[in-house]
Amino acid sequence: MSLLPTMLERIARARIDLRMGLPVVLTAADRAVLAIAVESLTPARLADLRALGAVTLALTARRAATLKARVYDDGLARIPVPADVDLDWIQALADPADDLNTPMKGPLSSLRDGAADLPALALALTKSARLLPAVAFIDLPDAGGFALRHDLTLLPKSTAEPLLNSSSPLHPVAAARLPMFASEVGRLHIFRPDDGGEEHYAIEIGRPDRSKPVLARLHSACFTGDVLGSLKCDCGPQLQGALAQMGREATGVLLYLNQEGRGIGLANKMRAYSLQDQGFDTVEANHRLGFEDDERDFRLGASILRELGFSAVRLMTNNPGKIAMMQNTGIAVTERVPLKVGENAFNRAYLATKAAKSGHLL
Ligand SMILES: Nc1nc2c(ncn2[C@@H]2O[C@H](COP(=O)(O)OP(=O)(O)OP(=O)(O)O)[C@@H](O)[C@H]2O)c(=O)[nH]1
Ligand SMILES: [Zn+2]
Repeated sequence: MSLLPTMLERIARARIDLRMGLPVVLTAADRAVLAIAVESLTPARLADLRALGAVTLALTARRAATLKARVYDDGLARIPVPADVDLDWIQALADPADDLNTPMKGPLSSLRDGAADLPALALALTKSARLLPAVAFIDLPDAGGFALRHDLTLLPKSTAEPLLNSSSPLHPVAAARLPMFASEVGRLHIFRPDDGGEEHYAIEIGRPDRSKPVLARLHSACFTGDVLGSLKCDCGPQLQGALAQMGREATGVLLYLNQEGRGIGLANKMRAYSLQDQGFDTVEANHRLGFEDDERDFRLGASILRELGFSAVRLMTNNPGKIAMMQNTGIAVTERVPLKVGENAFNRAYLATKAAKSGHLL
């Protein structure tokens, strides 16, 4: 018997460490770095890092493009942090909130030499922790001894990276009858992943026949739209519209995936909204923050459908990406059912951007 944490458990721990402002140790065969999320970096921890070595900032290629910093590495830029700058300088590079007030942040000279794989892993971890994707790091000799002495989480890249990139299996945890406005014959199922990540839900309407394509909706969480009735998007009316149609047909399954803000988390979505208040569209705002247009993992939806016994769906969506992902993960999409509801004066431009830039069908 061993109580040592598995790699999956260590990754879950690393996510929490980064959110709490603790550094983590990442290792490759012949190298190691000590990495900390810029979002939760404090002046005291920055001083600790500086006492150990020269600090470098890793930013995604998306954020680097906004800052006009050269990208020599695959998907990211490494920028040396001058010894005389303070935490505000670092955080202003990571967070675009003040970009328009302080447009000249450079010139920034990105590193060309040396490996970028460990900073890339650190950035992937900050994304999965739903933090701003920006990391301060130093090179570390004697990583194993250092991690042990300082009680820090250590992740070897060779085993951690494949797990971070794969979709964790989801297991049913609990289910119960749930009469709803849309249908009195409802059932809510809760699914939990192995990796300490978010739980996701399936709402079954009626008693769908598993041998036939089921009317299905993959809905991504939108606290602002679903709960608050925000008019900035169409999520609330889409959620209610999908349930209503399933109610009318007396059968269907709605997957409620906790991938708020197209997978960037609610805090980052509010950062994106604040950039939208400055005039950027939904895609530009994600890019300025350092994210891709869409950071969701739709493999989760296929995994839940399979777990519930479905293999074919009539998918309610306007997003061709969702259809492609379903097909790739082995769930047949026999029909696309359009879901066009909730357009208003506040979300018209947002919906037009999704059609123009993200390939959404009108
Ligand atoms: N990052 C970001 N996310 C947003 C914004 N507006 C809405 N969202 C999120 O976008 C997601 C919308 O999800 P969906 O309704 O499933 O999807 P969709 O890709 O538009 O596709 P369909 O509705 O199926 O056509 C939710 O997670 C919202 O929280 C925004 O401006 N920025
Ligand atoms: Zn929304």
